[in-house]
Amino acid sequence: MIVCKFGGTSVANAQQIKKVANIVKANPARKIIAVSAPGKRTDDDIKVTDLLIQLANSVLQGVDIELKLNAVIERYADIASELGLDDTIIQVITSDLNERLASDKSEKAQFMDNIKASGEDNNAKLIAAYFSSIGMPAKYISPKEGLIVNDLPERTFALPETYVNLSKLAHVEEIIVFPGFFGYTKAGVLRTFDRGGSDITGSILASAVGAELYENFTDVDCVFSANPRVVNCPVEIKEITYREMRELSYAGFSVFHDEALMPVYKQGIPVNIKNTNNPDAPGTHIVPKRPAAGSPVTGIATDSGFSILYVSKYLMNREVGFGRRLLQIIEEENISYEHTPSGLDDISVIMRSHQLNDEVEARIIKRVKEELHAEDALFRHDFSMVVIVGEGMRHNTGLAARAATAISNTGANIEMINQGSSEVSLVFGVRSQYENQILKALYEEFFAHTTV
Ligand SMILES: Nc1ncnc2c1ncn2[C@@H]1O[C@H](COP(=O)(O)OP(=O)(O)O)[C@@H](O)[C@H]1O
Ligand SMILES: N[C@@H](CC(=O)OP(=O)(O)O)C(=O)O
Repeated sequence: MIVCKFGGTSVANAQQIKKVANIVKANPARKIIAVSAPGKRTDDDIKVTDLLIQLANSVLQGVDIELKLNAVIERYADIASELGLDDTIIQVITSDLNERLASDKSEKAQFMDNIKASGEDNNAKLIAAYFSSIGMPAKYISPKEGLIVNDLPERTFALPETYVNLSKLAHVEEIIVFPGFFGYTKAGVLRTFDRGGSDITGSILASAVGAELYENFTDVDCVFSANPRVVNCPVEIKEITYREMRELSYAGFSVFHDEALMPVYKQGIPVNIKNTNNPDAPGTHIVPKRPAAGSPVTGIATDSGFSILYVSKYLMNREVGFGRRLLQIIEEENISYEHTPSGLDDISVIMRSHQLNDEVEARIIKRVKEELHAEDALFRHDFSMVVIVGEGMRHNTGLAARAATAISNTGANIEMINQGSSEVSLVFGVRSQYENQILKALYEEFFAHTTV
């Protein structure tokens, strides 16, 4: 049995959904599909999930929602009419949205999740209706059937019973169309995963039914060694290990969600990233192990949106527990951090900027100065992390020097270097304004002479 996930671009309009039907039809082993909400039809289009976020915000602000609600319904109505479906499905979708909009708003995050998740939920109903209409027996199955997630306040993750609950789907006769991106708590509260989280749903399903393969369909032929929107025609990655893929996804390869690897990794289920627009292309295989390739570097990822908390105190290195107490302050603000490079008298804590605001920063600085008696403590913003990843890197000397030289040649200053202890990745912190220039320079250094 194969579990497939079709991303937003694969289900963005009727033409794409017809391709999905053909892909599923082409292999009877494709029995379970997880689908996203309709994504961008063109580069300047708006994803349905983003339309829904705008809609929910308008409701919470008490402003008129008619235009926003119509924009969402029209996306489905256009798809349904082009697929030759009658009005019934649009009535189902409209009343579902109205019901969600009328639901309790006292918990804003819950209301937002409920509206956001309708994108996938209604698209799954529509796609199941379409499959059935063309003689492909299909069944919409709600995550209520067993995708159980944790309660707030942590990030959403599936609880172990999910895998037991959903294992029964292996015996359903029809093709299952399952909405991605969300689950329900034990108390029945809907919670969404992070953005891009339909990849996680597909992986959970693959693991639960013990699939032979998890196919993740997107709009590119494969995972490339660098973001194809920045580097022209980057080298295609044919095979990549779970570990390399996780590092690269976390560091900015938005093609596959980093948290989507854990469920399949645990069971050793191989993953194949494929293109809905070119399903015959072999795609990228994510596997437990792969033979050593020509280049020690498999991919280079970049991501912006980082801030650095810089703290200095004379003789910090002699003070037992300084680092722990600093991180405790960060923890008490419910902030997660990425790196903590340190020197004799100073330490930096690198974190994602979206967790900060003026108030939080002021509170942290005050506590660091008062409780830790730091001489200096300040936040710096607009940093990017550039991450070089490859299983072959640990057998290769001089790689860090080559990377540092390539970065310096762009004129950028390296603010931080961190070599992961697994030696599968090397991280450089730089000012965001240099991010793309640096990616191009590093790509040139490590891949320019690589042939596939
Ligand atoms: N290294 C990479 N390899 C392939 N695609 C990448 C990479 N980095 C970023 N991307 C982008 O990821 C996009 C696919 O992910 P996403 O938009 O989430 O698709 P989907 O709609 O299938 O979920 C591609 O169109 C591409 O622009
Ligand atoms: N629709 C959700 C979940 C998702 O995975 O979407 P996509 O497959 O378009 O990345 C989002 O936009 O975040």
